[in-house]
Amino acid sequence: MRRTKPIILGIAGDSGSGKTTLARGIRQILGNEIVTGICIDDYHKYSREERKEQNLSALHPDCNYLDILQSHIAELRRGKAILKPVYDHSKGDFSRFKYVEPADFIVVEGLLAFHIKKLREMFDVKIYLDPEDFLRETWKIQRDTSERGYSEREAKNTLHRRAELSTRYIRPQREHADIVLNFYPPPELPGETGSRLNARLILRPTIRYPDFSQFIDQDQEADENCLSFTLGRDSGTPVDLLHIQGNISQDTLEYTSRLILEHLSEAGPTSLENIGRYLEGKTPRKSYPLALAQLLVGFCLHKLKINR
Ligand SMILES: Nc1ncnc2c1ncn2[C@@H]1O[C@H](COP(=O)(O)OP(=O)(O)OP(=O)(O)O)[C@@H](O)[C@H]1O
Ligand SMILES: O=C(CO)[C@H](O)[C@H](O)COP(=O)(O)O
Repeated sequence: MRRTKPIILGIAGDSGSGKTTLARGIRQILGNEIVTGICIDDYHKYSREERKEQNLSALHPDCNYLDILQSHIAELRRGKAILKPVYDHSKGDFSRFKYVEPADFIVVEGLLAFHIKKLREMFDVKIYLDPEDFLRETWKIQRDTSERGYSEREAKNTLHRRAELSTRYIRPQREHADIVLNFYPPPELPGETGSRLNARLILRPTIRYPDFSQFIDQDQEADENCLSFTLGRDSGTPVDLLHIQGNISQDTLEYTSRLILEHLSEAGPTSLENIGRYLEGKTPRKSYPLALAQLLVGFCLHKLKINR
């Protein structure tokens, strides 16, 4: 049994919004061996077949064992191991339970991560993924057809069928987030869906952030910088907006990564291979803005840990 409390990150957002992709890079930045990852899809109540037969959707809270998830996260927080269910998307059914041990960091990601108050309250940092709708739809269709055995028509129908539940249960969770991460195409590339997307982190004043401004190169003009800060409002609340440019060069990313990674050296990553990695269908690609967003979140979690 562990004695020190872990730092727990919660990531919520609609299907295909990039939760698993974001979490994968963050885990690698912190060091996979000191992070326990939990995907909430594992807590579905029904197999794909059962949901189809009974006309149910995985998006509905009643179709997920959120109470068991909450007690599992509480156990991990207390330093105890859990026996976690496993949902296998490649077959749409459950596999053997998995013995999962606590670690310094716990990353919990899924459709309904912020739905239950008691679960929300356990997260030290809450991120809501909010890419532009057309990006999420493109990403979901690509992913469902290449990895989950759906036809394009089925994937499109699912998006259509789920719209109402998404409005009712998924989107309201945005309000509970500390950080909202939004990917969007730059004005000069309106059809962009991949590596050259801009990213914006809305930083709500609900947690203490480390000083991100130290990674902004003061010698550069604002529009040449890969990172910049502005003040803004989100649902009427004053917020800091951290902008990441989609056209970051490899040199700039490497320079900024080094600055950030110097802080993480103790727990430092063994390899940066998965940072900024995503799939376009089955093809592996790298997004520098995604990498930078992952590094900034990793830095934030690391600071919370050492200042605890
Ligand atoms: N920032 C990004 N840029 C480009 N593609 C991305 C980005 N983030 C995710 N993707 C791609 O979008 C698809 C969906 O991403 P991912 O599986 O991470 O979403 P998710 O929110 O975990 O979905 P689900 O809840 O349905 O499991 C994947 O193919 C992934 O590679
Ligand atoms: O919205 C989803 C989150 O990934 C999935 O549709 C849900 O998990 C069910 O999985 P599958 O469609 O593979 O049966």
